[in-house]
Amino acid sequence: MNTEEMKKLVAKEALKYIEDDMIVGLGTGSTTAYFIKMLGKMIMNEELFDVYGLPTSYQARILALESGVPVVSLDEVDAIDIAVDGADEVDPHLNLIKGRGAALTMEKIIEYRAGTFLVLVDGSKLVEYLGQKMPVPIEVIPAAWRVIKEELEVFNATAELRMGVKKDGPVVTDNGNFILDAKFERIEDPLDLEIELNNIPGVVENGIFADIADIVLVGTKEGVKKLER
Ligand SMILES: O=C(CO)[C@H](O)[C@H](O)COP(=O)(O)O
Repeated sequence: MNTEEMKKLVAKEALKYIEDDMIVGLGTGSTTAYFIKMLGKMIMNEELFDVYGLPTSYQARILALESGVPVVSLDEVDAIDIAVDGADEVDPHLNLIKGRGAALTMEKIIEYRAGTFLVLVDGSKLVEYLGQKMPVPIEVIPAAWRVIKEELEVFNATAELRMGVKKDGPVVTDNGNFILDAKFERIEDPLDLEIELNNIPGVVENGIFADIADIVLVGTKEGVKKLER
């Protein structure tokens, strides 16, 4: 089984958590994209009723609308039943690094408030400690990017301003901000670092999601493995 097949497998498994009348936070990225398309099919086939998606990004919103998932915005809902999203790293305590897709701020706003936060990954995302493979994306106010990059040296982190691929200059997030990708040596206390980074003036949000995930579904060659906190 290749990585794409594993992503599809966990996306299919995630559908089992969706019931009629639910508000579902829709994550960003390639794994969640499979989930959104499959959810749309179920809604279109009348296998699910009165399910609304709450997108975490323009990517999720556009895909949901194309796939037949009706969308709502955060200020229209009283509660979020479940949120489904991918991750870039998952440690043994189910702390996460997210934000490769630069959607971390809206993802955290929605996933923090969801009744259940369900994470979908393939086995390559499991790490012994956060920061093992991936930098921590930090969304910053554009005017402050250079000073924050320097201030991150206090944490022994080296940060790079994320540059666009099909765009000249820096990536601009859905909220109009920049992203610094900060490589830390080893993140010993994710919750502490998450709070400390958000205390730097000019930081909007960072990609450490400590103590938020409830369930992680891991796609492996042997099938789906469920990890729970
Ligand atoms: O945090 C994210 C976007 O901001 C994604 O959920 C994360 O990067 C995982 O993406 P993929 O499923 O494509 O590997």
